Amino acid sequence: MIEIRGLTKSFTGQDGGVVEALRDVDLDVAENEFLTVLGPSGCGKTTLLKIVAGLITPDGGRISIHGEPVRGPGEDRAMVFQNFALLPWATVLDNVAFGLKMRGTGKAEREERARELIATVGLSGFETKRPGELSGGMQQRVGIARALAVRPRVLLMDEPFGAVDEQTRRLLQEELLSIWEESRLTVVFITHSMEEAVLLGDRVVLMSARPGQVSEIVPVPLERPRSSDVGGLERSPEYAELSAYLWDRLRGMHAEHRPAKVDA
Ligand SMILES: Nc1ncnc2c1ncn2[C@@H]1O[C@H](COP(=O)(O)OP(=O)(O)OP(=O)(O)O)[C@@H](O)[C@H]1O
Repeated sequence: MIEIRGLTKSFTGQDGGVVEALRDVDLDVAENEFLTVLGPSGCGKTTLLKIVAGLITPDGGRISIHGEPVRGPGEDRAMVFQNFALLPWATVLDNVAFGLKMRGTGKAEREERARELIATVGLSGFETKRPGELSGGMQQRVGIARALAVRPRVLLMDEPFGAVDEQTRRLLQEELLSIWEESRLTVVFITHSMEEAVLLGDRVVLMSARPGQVSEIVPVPLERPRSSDVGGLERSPEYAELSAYLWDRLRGMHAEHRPAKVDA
């Protein structure tokens, strides 16, 4: 469904130095797949996701979704950010309905859809609150509802649970799994956590240190559906083995790139 071939991207820093973020990235994402992406800090994960979102133009290579080249943001894709990126002055209802408003959906219809999704993410009763009145976990529920409101086929998530506490993270993981199990969206999910990558993903893409490349794709053999028994999965030997394997690989990458001088 998503086909990425030979993708490259460099940035010019403020000091004029060139940072090669991605080099020759090849990746296929299947329809309805839940793909998790793991890699050392700064290896280009966010850059890759933003290229899929159409927010950044690559220097070279190809990317297509359902055979259509990506030329910019599109209605088929929605993004969830780590820092929630909500409109601070708008209510929960208006934040969730925002994308639909931008697309010209009428007020009654967009509010009905927004209320439905607010209920799906467990926030009924908070429609008139503003983001500043909500906890981090609640704000991210709004972020997820907002992304889902536009009925995307592809949900792009950039470390969405990185800024919430562990218990909230667990609840959000279970909710996301159950939403995905029902809707069968295609999800590309960036994380720093080996455990989260295994718990959620059908496959884990391991990226190498900068310049980011796909180093390995690891299939996750855990059964689905997973939303109802995340705790049980965590006690399974497959989960422990796979998390340990990923850490081993990541630790190797960090060791290879331990800089002689400090590298920002
Ligand atoms: N707009 C930009 N201008 C200059 N350099 C950039 C820009 N965006 C990203 N970079 C650089 O490109 C590299 C890859 O960045 P990116 O944010 O994609 O990595 P990441 O793997 O998502 O990092 P992290 O895991 O720390 O979030 C980094 O070295 C970063 O400093």
